[in-house]
Amino acid sequence: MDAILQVSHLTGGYSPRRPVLHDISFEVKAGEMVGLIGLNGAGKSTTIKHILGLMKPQTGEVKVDGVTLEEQTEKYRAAFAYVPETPVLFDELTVEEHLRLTGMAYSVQNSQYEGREDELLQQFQMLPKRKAFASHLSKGMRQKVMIMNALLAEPPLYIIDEPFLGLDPLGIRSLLERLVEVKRKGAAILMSSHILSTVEAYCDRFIVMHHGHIIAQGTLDDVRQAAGLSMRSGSLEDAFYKLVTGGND
Ligand SMILES: Nc1ncnc2c1ncn2[C@@H]1O[C@H](COP(=O)(O)OP(=O)(O)OP(=O)(O)O)[C@@H](O)[C@H]1O
Repeated sequence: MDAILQVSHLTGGYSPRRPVLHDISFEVKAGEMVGLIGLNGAGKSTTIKHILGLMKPQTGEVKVDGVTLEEQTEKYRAAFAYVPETPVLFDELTVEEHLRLTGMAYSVQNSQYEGREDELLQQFQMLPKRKAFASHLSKGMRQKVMIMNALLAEPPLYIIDEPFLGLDPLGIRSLLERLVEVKRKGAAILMSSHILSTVEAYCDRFIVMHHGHIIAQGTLDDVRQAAGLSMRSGSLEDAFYKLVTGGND
């Protein structure tokens, strides 16, 4: 399988004198969902900011679809969609106008646009709000607009930061169903979340970050092994707890 996202020996952060990320390497392949987990301040959002190209690596590199941001800026940017933890919308645009803008930005063909838009509005219970201004939406509805925008673009890579917090149970189910579907079609998904039971149920592999280092990565068994648990015993949360506390209470 091809790696859609490759993070190689990335050291980075907010000040050159005090890096937050220390030599981290991982990849996300086409058709897999990878969970990025870690305590508050572990470095998950900083990693995501580097992948988005909002921060420059101090050393190492990030490749999306085989290129770095410097090598091919347009190809790099068009290859992913990002769902942030906190929705960022234009208050004076309607739900439908947001989707249309995304469709244009990602060059979605007109013939495909209408079908995708209707399906997403329906799936996320947002049909009654298609003409509503973003400023008139609830918190969860704003989050749904961000999610629908990402899904409308159908990019090779999805970067999703803590998506479940504002969503109601139906919204969470719709999102997970949809992620399983895009993954089956070959998309790569990197999802950061503290909801470890959901991460365990849906992700194929896991990256455990702690103090800016990757302290374990791989399948659930790989993470269990790194935590000193036996194969096929203990949940992701059990292994995570052991890893970040060193087994001490
Ligand atoms: N804008 C910033 N300027 C300087 N340091 C920052 C900034 N944002 C985050 N940090 C620091 O970088 C480290 C990693 O933070 P980061 O936001 O990546 O953690 P996180 O794993 O996403 O945490 P959370 O689960 O709380 O969202 C922390 O020590 C934090 O204080």
